[in-house]
Amino acid sequence: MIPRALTIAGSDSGGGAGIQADLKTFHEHVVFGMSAITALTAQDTTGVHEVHAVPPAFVRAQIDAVASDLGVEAAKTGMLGSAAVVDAVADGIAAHEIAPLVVDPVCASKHGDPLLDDDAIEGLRQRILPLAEVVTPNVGEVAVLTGVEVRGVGDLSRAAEAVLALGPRWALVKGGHLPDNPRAIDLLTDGRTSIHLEAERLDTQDTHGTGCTLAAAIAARRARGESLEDAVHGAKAFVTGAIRHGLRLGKGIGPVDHAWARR
Ligand SMILES: Nc1ncnc2c1ncn2[C@@H]1O[C@H](COP(=O)(O)OP(=O)(O)OP(=O)(O)O)[C@@H](O)[C@H]1O
Ligand SMILES: Cc1ncc(COP(=O)(O)O)c(N)n1
Repeated sequence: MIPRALTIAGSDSGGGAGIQADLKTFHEHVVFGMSAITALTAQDTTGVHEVHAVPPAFVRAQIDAVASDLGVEAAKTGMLGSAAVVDAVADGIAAHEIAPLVVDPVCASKHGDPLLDDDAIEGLRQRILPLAEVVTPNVGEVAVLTGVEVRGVGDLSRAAEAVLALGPRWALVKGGHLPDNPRAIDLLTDGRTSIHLEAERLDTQDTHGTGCTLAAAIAARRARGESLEDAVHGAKAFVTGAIRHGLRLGKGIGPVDHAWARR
């Protein structure tokens, strides 16, 4: 049977991040993609212009529909938006025992537009992170979730420990935004095994959707039966290729190319 993966995230009308990035990434991994949309954004390469909330009960209805009928072999969460949606998603994941779960703790867009209400952070910490097999914060999200400031690669392991204390099995702390580093270095750890994932830091402005793409690729590979470590290595290679072939579209931060391997 074809592997099936679910994304629980916001819609990006610009097609580079959110649900659209996740479904494209699932498709590139030959995984059947399904979605539970948490919010609609009117968004392009220059930023998020408007957000239209989805009622929490309707978010839950989408999860219930796909989980009880089609079946979910792996899932990821992205933009959750509000505290009420965080609760609905946590309830839905627990009710259907959806696992493995990849949590991208999206707080803001690359332009700084908020994608999570301040009063939803506690729910993300207490209700979503403990359900995660792996959580994938960038350094800004680490600071929001744990208070740990990552200023260089040397701070990654302290940051990952603080994330692990919130209950996920694995933490993948992304150092892609660290300034003045010639490598894009991420740290994956479960508290026993620590793996540094390194790639060349690519000099490009077109990085819209990198975090979504990485998390979705991990979920797709888990749905295909890869181990978590293999899934993270493969996903890192996939997102690095997508950044390398970033698309010069729009006037702002262009999208990465999900179809890079086929072009
Ligand atoms: N310029 C770059 N060159 C190479 N790799 C990069 C670059 N920027 C980010 N990455 C890598 O891309 C992956 C996604 O990380 P990033 O930190 O961009 O996620 P994010 O900020 O959460 O993204 P998003 O805002 O889309 O959610 C990581 O593996 C990171 O190391
Ligand atoms: C709906 C949605 N989800 C996630 C992101 C983060 O992605 P990025 O920081 O690359 O813009 C986004 N911009 N929009």
